[in-house]
Amino acid sequence: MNNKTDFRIERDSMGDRQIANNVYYGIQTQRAIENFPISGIKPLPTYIDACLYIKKATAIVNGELDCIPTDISTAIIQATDEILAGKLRDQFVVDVYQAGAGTSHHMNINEVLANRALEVLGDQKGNYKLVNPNDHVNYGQSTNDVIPTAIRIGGLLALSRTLQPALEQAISALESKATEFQDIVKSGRTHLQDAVPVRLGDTFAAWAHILSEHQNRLYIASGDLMVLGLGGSAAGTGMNTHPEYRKRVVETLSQLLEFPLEPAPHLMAAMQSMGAFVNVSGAVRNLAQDLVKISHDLRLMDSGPKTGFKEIQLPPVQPGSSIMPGKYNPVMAEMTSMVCFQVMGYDQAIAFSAQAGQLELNVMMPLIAYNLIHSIEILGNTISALTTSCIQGITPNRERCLAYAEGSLSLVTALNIHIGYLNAAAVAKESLETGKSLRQIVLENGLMTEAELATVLDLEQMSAILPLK
Ligand SMILES: N[C@@H](CC(=O)O)C(=O)O
Repeated sequence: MNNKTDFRIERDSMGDRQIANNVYYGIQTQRAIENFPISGIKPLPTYIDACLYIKKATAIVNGELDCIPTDISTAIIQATDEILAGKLRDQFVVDVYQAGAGTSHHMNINEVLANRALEVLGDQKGNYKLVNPNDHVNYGQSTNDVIPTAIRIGGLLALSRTLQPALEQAISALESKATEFQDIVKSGRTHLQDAVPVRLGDTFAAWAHILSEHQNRLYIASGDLMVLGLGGSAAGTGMNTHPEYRKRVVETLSQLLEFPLEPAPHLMAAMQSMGAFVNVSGAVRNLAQDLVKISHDLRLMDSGPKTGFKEIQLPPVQPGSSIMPGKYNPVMAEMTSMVCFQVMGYDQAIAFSAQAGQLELNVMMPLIAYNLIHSIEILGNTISALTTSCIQGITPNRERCLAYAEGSLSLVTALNIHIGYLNAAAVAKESLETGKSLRQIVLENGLMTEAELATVLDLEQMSAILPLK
């Protein structure tokens, strides 16, 4: 230590380094900063939270089991609480693309906690004889069991803080639009060609249902994240841990987070397989794919105002063009599609990473951690923004919807069961060629009476969803 200068000297197995006195990270983090000047992307706050909750639980349990002195465990716990409350967040500095398995990020966490714990005990940063990042903060742990656990906890936090509430909000906004638009008939379109009529309200109800199905899929997939391999240490054997540690640490973490966490039945399996993350990422990707469809539908239905469908009006949230005055673009839906494509890309990289494990470990975990948590968060934020800045403010264009429904050639489908498919096709063809209405042609050819047509060509009835009997 050198108190008279701006730096302290820290030592690791590779030698001594000067570390700026004002930083809380230490020599291993310093080396990682220099080794990985890759993206400039720092660890996600949710991922840091996940690591801190794990370190808090391990400090509690290792203190209770007398594996580390009580005053040191108390100081580490205080340090984790302070950082969880928002202090020192700028001290987590290792690039997302870093040492395999995440050892650099993990040591960054261990070092910051050790140095803050030293201060809590009235000592100075860097005096690792008293509180050591490896021997105390990391007692009985390894990157190899901490990081897969941190990805699980980070995933759960991201889901419960961001994506699940956003989905709730979107589903209820879509459901209320479904009720509001229930009496509006519009033309259905299949293959982007005129199809039988539908209700605008049902279009929104279908989207709400699609999202609620994804909500269920996510809920089921997230169950995998509750099973923790913490306690496996370096190779899934639990080496260097107290016999009671594994059970107690998961119980403690479960209490801290209020998630029903459980110890993995097989620690080596929990460390080697990235299956839980592939599963959750797959559910997130699946949601993103349907969200692309919905956002593209919103753009199509809003297209115009003069030369497109304009069946609905998305709320204008900003001027659309830098050159064309008076233009308002469907920017929220456009943004949504882009985020969804990014999520699909992240999922692909998770899939590549997940199959790249070797023997006891999969070292691609830093990429999985970032991609999974970031995917969940950006998709949650997107759904939330789409809901408040777009879905909630959508207004219908009743006249346009009705005009398309009335003009659709596919209304002729309702005649099939009365005059046969071939006759109906001839009526449709003649209508398209001559511009005469379907009704007029049917009457002229004596295919049906006016009274019959009135009941059969009833838009309300045609567009109603048949009840399930
Ligand atoms: N990932 C390291 C272990 C650790 O950082 O704890 C290794 O297996 O070499």
